[in-house]
Amino acid sequence: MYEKISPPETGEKITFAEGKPIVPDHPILPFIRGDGTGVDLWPASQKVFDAAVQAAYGGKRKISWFKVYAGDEACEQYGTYQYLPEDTLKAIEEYGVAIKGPLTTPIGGGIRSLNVALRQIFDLYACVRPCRYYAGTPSPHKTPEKMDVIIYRENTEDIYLGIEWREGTEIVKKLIEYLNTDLIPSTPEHGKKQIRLDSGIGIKPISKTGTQRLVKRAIQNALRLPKEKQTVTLVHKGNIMKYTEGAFRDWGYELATTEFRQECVTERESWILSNKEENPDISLEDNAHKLEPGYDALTAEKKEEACAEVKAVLDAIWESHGNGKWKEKIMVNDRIADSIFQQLQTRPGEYSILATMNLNGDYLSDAAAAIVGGLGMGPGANIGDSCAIFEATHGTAPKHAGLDRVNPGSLILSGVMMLEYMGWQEAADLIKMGIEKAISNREVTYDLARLMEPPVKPPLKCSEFADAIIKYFG
Ligand SMILES: NC(=O)C1=CN([C@@H]2O[C@H](COP(=O)(O)OP(=O)(O)OC[C@H]3O[C@@H](n4cnc5c(N)ncnc54)[C@H](OP(=O)(O)O)[C@@H]3O)[C@@H](O)[C@H]2O)C=CC1
Ligand SMILES: O=C(O)CCC(=O)C(=O)O
Ligand SMILES: [Mg+2]
Repeated sequence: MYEKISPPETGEKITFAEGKPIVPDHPILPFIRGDGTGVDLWPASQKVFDAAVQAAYGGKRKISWFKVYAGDEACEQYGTYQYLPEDTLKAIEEYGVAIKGPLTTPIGGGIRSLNVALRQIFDLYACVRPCRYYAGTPSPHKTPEKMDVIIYRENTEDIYLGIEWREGTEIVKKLIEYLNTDLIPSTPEHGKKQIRLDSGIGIKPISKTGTQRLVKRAIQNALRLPKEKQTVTLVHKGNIMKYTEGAFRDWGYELATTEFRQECVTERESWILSNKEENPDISLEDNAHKLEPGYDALTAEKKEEACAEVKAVLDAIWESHGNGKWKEKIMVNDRIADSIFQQLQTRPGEYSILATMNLNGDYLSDAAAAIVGGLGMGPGANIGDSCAIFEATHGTAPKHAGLDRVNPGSLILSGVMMLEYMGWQEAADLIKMGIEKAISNREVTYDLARLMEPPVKPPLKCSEFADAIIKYFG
């Protein structure tokens, strides 16, 4: 069935029912080693996973690893330009859960991202990137322990989909002409705007389907968190891009207030309800006045809209959510993308789950990882309804490749997410404990070592950090 690979002789497949994995005691898990620092990260990480599973289950459970190829290694095995062989896709499809090291994407020309291709091929629509602080980790931030967020980044659309045309090509000329002479003039709100003829064009599609299935997963995750962490923040730049970024926000709220009506309250709804709780006889207009700080300056039409909003909310949910009951619900709010970057720096403790479109989530996940110790501590998962691929937030860090020096923490923590996803919590907990103890004993790789006060000299190698984690299981 496969051209150049064979699955391990022992082990069984993970299957899926209603979007959840059913995991045997000896699952077969495909892995991609990865390019660049993948050569260092994968062996160190696999050693930790195997040791944790052995320590937690004493042989009752065991992972059978299935090596599959992508990136440079695939070209060595399968031939030039065979970056993502059919064998690899078949194996991931068949076995359902996989883990991977980073893969290189050239800038400008060349192949499009293999990482993105995998997410799209398997419709892994939720890129889940938790950023939490491990005690003792050095950070440029004064209170990194307050950061405990999970980014739910939409993983299949937005500009990352890569639908774009190069400047000067026939197709882009045709497209610009069509836009300039037909589409733009026929949309009055665009006025006299025109696209420069020497432009490249990229398309940024954001769908209701893509948005709502992502936000649904974010809310479902919030339902599993302790009360004080039950907030879902929709991140967008809807003030500028109304029909993509703004629509993401609107569709997110729509989902929260329909499918999760009993479980959720929006921030604006909570203000309307609390205005009435403070003054049970408050008129609709006074309530709207408190809701909209600039109410007096609004046009009559806008004032009417605000009063109608207040009435609609009270009619719909006063019974179910009023008299403080909303405080027990998941709070759904929204923040503009640039503003959330500064708020994560200044008030990280106010946020819990951030639901984002693809590009905003890409930036935000690297930025959030920086606060909790850097990209060496940023894990991730790409989750769909019948497949999941776990991988770190960072890339191949080529200048460090093959030196056994980078921090495997991010890939190891991606494996922790995988073990949790599989329901193997005991093994996951051992690894988290090992990481925490290694860091608090200053047994760390170069990236954390240089930030520590006093700096740790010499830092541990990548492989030595894995050994330190395992040492602290006992
Ligand atoms: N999912 C994936 O496979 C991803 C792939 N990529 C691809 O990776 C390639 C390189 O991208 P680049 O922009 O350099 O970004 P990288 O994330 O690979 O590296 C940027 C910097 O982050 C730090 N860093 C990264 N990984 C680690 C680690 N494990 N431990 C400690 N520090 C780390 C290093 O900082 P310093 O040197 O300052 O210590 C490194 O130079 C590109 O081809 C890109 O497309 C990028 C992101 C994700
Ligand atoms: O695929 C790539 O090269 C980059 C991916 C990336 O930056 C990410 O997933 O965060
Ligand atoms: Mg990125």
